[in-house]
Formats: sequence, C-alpha cells, structure tokens
Amino acid sequence: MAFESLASKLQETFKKLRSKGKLTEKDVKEAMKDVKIALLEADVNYKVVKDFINKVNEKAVGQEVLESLTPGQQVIKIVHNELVELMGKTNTHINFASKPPTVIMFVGLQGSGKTTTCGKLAANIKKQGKRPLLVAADVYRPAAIKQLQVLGQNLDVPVFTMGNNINPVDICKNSINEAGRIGSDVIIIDTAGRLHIDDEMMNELKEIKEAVKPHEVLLVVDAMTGQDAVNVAQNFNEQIGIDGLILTKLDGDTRGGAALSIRAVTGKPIKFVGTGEKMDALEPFHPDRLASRILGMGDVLSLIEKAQENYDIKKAEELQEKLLKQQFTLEDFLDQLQQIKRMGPLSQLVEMIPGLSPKQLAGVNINDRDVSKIEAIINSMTKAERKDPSIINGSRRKRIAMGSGTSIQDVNRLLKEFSETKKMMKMFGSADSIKKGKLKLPFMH
Ligand SMILES: Nc1nc2c(ncn2[C@@H]2O[C@H](COP(=O)(O)OP(=O)(O)OP(=O)(O)O)[C@@H](O)[C@H]2O)c(=O)[nH]1
Repeated sequence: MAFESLASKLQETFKKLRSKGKLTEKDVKEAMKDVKIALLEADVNYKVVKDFINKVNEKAVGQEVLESLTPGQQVIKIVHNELVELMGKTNTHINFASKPPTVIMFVGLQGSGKTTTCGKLAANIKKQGKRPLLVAADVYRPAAIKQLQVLGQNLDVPVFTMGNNINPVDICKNSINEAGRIGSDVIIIDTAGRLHIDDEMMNELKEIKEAVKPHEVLLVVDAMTGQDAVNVAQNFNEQIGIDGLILTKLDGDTRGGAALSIRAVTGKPIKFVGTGEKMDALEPFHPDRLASRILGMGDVLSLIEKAQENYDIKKAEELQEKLLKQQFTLEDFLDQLQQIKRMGPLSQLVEMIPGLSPKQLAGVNINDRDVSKIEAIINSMTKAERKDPSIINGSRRKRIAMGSGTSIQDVNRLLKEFSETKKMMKMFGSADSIKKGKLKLPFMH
C-alpha cells in the first residue's frame, strides 16, 4: 500500500490519543513528537516537517481543543487539515487553452516514467472527448520513439515523429502544424530525459519551451526516489519553470516523502499520480482524499467514482432482478467479478474503505490472483454447469480443475462458497426486503 508505514504509525499514535478522555498539553506535544518521527522516517523534507509540527502544535494546544468533548478527534482533524494544506488545498486540473491546440510539454529524468505517463494522459484526455496528438521529441534514447509509437497504436492515438536526425525544437514546432492538419486539439510532447540534470538537457528544454509556448509544462518525477524527487522538482522549476507535477509509481511508494514535500518546497501542485504500469493507472491528485487515506479515514469518494466509471448500472439492475427471482448463477457471479476487476487492483480498492488500518489491511488476504483463479474455474465450466452447479459431480470437478489449472480443492471451495452466498442471499434478500429497499446490492442506487 502507498504510504503504508506512515499511515500505520500515525494511526497508532492517534489511537492512543483518542483513547484518552481528557488531553493535556503534554499529551498533545508527545503525540506530535511521534508524528514528527513518523514524517521524518517517511522521508519528508526536514524543514517541511518542522513547519508542519509547529503549525499543528499552535492550533492543537489551545483551550478550545483540549477542553472540548472530543479532544483526540479535534487534534486528528487539525492534523488532517494541515496535511491537506501541505499538499495543496484544491486539486488542480490541466489548463486547456481556450483556442486549441493546447500544448502540454512533458519534462523529467530518464526512467521517471515520462513516456508511459504521456500515454496515460493521452488516454485520459481522449476519454474526455478530446483528440490528443503524441509527439516524439526524445531523439537520443534509441527506443524512445518506438515506445511512444507502440503506446499510440495501443491507445489509437496518433504519434508525430520525424525520426531521430532532426533537432527536437523543429519537431515540436512542426507538431503544431501537424495537429492543425489532422484536427488534434491537444499536443502532448515527450521530451528527452537524462539520468541526471545537465545543462545540455536544460538548454534544449528551454528552447522547446520558448519555441512552442506550452500551456502546461508538466514535470514527471518518480515518487519512490523520495527527497531526490523533491530536489529534481526544485531544480527543474528554477531552471525551466513548471506548472505542475505528475508523481509516478505511487503504488510502490510505501513512505510518501515526495508526495508530502513537493508542493511545500516548490510551490507547484501535483496534478496527477501514477498508480501502476497500465494505461488507466493515472489518477487526479486529491490532497484531501490522500490525507484521509493516510489517517485511516478511507477514501469513499474515489471508490464511488471508480464504481461509477466502471460499473454497469443496467447490469446491476438485471442482477437485482435475478436475485429477486433467485436465479443468480455462477455466470452472474463471474460477471460481477469482472466488473469489480475493471475498477483496479483489489488491494488498491480495499485501501479506500474507511476504518481499515494498514495492519488490518495486511491481514485481509484479497489478491488479484485469487480472482483470476475463480475466473479460470468458472470459465472451464460448461454453460449448463454455470447455470446449475448442482450437476457438477466428481468427474466434472476433476475436469474443471484440469481445465483451469487449479486443484479439485479449489473447485470445491468455490462451489461451497457460491452455494453459501446463495443461501445467505435467500435469507437476507427475501423478495420483500429488496423491494422495500432494505437490502441493496453494492453500487446500486
Ligand atoms: N509501478 C509503476 N510503474 C510505472 C509507473 N509509471 C511508469 N512506470 C514504469 O516505469 C518504467 C520507466 O518508464 P518510462 O516511461 O519508460 O520512462 P521515461 O521516463 O520515459 O524514460 P526516458 O524516455 O528514458 O526518459 C517503465 O517500466 C514503466 O512501466 C507507475 O505509476 N507505477
């Protein structure tokens, strides 16, 4: 889980604080010492931590908080607000030009995930009904142009390239004409990165910026590099001037130092975060939601959004109908699983549920492999078997296990769980209770 160790430590500290009916100034100060250590261990910039703790202390030790009915909760609320403040109060979007094309210039070090993120943003923008054009301006890394072309092909987004013998500044200038020619309204330029910041790279980026006057200069940094990412951001901002950041590989960042420090150090907002290698693993950055996740309050809003984007309401209604008539089959079950899978890795979904601490999360043994196993088992059944699992006798079980590359025990377990779920639905979901709205299926209005 992203931010796992920080979340775990903060939640532990606040649990202690909440358990006390009354709080003294000393209690709060001691808790803040623990918070300070947790933030430093999460690789948050030292100055940022110092300012943060001072601000919280200033607000939390007053009479108003200490003498309130729920002092522990009040302190947590203050910490939550300050975390949000630290990461930028509001979430910021891409500034689209009033007169197209909008030019978005990507900058960043090699390996930060720049090319991948260009593809992700193109996919995201295309979903909004726009017509992006990807521009291959990295003429130095041999595979960079090809990588972008493959991404473009998979996403069905055009890619503009002039090969690698042309000056990148000219490629970028020409891409504007190309966008006009093919009717693209957003240009996404993938510039060259280097392993480290060097003058040659910075000069080229300055020239491109001067030539195409982008509406957005987005810096891509790797969250897993912690304070290095913060230094890189500061450097790029001072030399090129950036409008915002995309923080990649947040899925692998258990500490969180970069996400918590970058805004405070550079003054520039994080606009998106990368949460995986797939093209849909790009999310707008919501400081308030992330603060809630870190403090164990969940992120119900993101969960609902994911459900709305990926969950087919019509199908859900059909399912309700089937439940009413007690016709829920293994086929419907598979369909459900596939819809939920589309919302993203299960481990990331579970993180958004309020009230589950990182420790509890570690105990919840949900993984995508289990889901794939269930899918394989159901896919190995005949239509008749899926409709009526009671016909699945010993030899059929053996065949299904062989066909799905699982064991007979796995098949037995699935059938047992399915039959128990059905029984439970029968009990809770008598036609009446569903009709009266007492029982609601997930994500149904
Ligand atoms: N887990 C995870 N991996 C990511 C994410 N974003 C990018 N990656 C991976 O990071 C690696 C480097 O990404 P690239 O896009 O090739 O890097 P780049 O910054 O374009 O590199 P240059 O073109 O050399 O500047 C690839 O294996 C990506 O799949 C993310 O959000 N999460």
